[in-house]
Amino acid sequence: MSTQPIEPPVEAAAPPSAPSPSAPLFAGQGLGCIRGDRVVFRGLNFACQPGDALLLLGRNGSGKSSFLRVMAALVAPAAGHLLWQGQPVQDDREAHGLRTRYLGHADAIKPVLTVAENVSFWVRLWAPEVADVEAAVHQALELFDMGRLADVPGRFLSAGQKRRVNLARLFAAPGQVWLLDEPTTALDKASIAVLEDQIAAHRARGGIVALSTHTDVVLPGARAFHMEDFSPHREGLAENDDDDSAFGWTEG
Ligand SMILES: Nc1ncnc2c1ncn2[C@@H]1O[C@H](COP(=O)(O)OP(=O)(O)OP(=O)(O)O)[C@@H](O)[C@H]1O
Repeated sequence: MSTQPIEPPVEAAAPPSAPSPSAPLFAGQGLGCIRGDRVVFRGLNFACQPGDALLLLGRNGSGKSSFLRVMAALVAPAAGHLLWQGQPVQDDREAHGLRTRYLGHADAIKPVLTVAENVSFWVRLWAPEVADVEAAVHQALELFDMGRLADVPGRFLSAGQKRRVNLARLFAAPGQVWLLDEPTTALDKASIAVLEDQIAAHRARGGIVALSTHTDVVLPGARAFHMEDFSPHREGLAENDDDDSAFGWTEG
């Protein structure tokens, strides 16, 4: 099967060549995404200023993770532009990597490292400017009541404990944009409340968060994205979900 690029919509005009003071801090214009040989979403626009939150909703496979990975510049958009202060993110992907904190589905916990060593690894990778790594790790673990397990190897953690260690990375290695893929999975209610409080504090400091979820998360004033709204399936594939010809694909 051959694939063709998605035509950028009209609003995805070429980005300006110099930073624009009036531009949103972080934006996507006319974003389209292909995974494998399928269009997952297209025509997706977002604009974030400091303190903003995006809530990504939709059924399994609707594209929430893909959208987060596009925002993290881990997946290149098949159409449209990802912009930081009006400038294409692709012009300086290293800077984007330094400002973003992407937490995927899988907990990035190395089984042979202790809890503290796992978080330290990420602080050194993400935030080399942090001078006292040990203190930052300790403080972050305490937020999730994980300090008492600091010396326990990752392989002994429960699912919820792994998730808490994974999230502790956010607090130990500060970054302006949090991109969180179903962060509440396996968390108990108390831990979800801690996460909600920390997201609120992050936003109050001018941080941005985009979060996918299948459960209720308190995210005041968040802009909700229902991913099905950006799916090509919405435009006539309801009766034959596998008919790629309706996307404009041709069999190779
Ligand atoms: N690496 C990949 N290669 C090919 N197709 C992929 C890949 N990753 C995801 N897809 C496809 O892209 C579509 C969107 O997947 P995605 O993981 O973004 O959905 P999701 O909304 O996050 O789903 P869930 O709620 O199950 O986590 C799915 O049809 C999926 O099969």
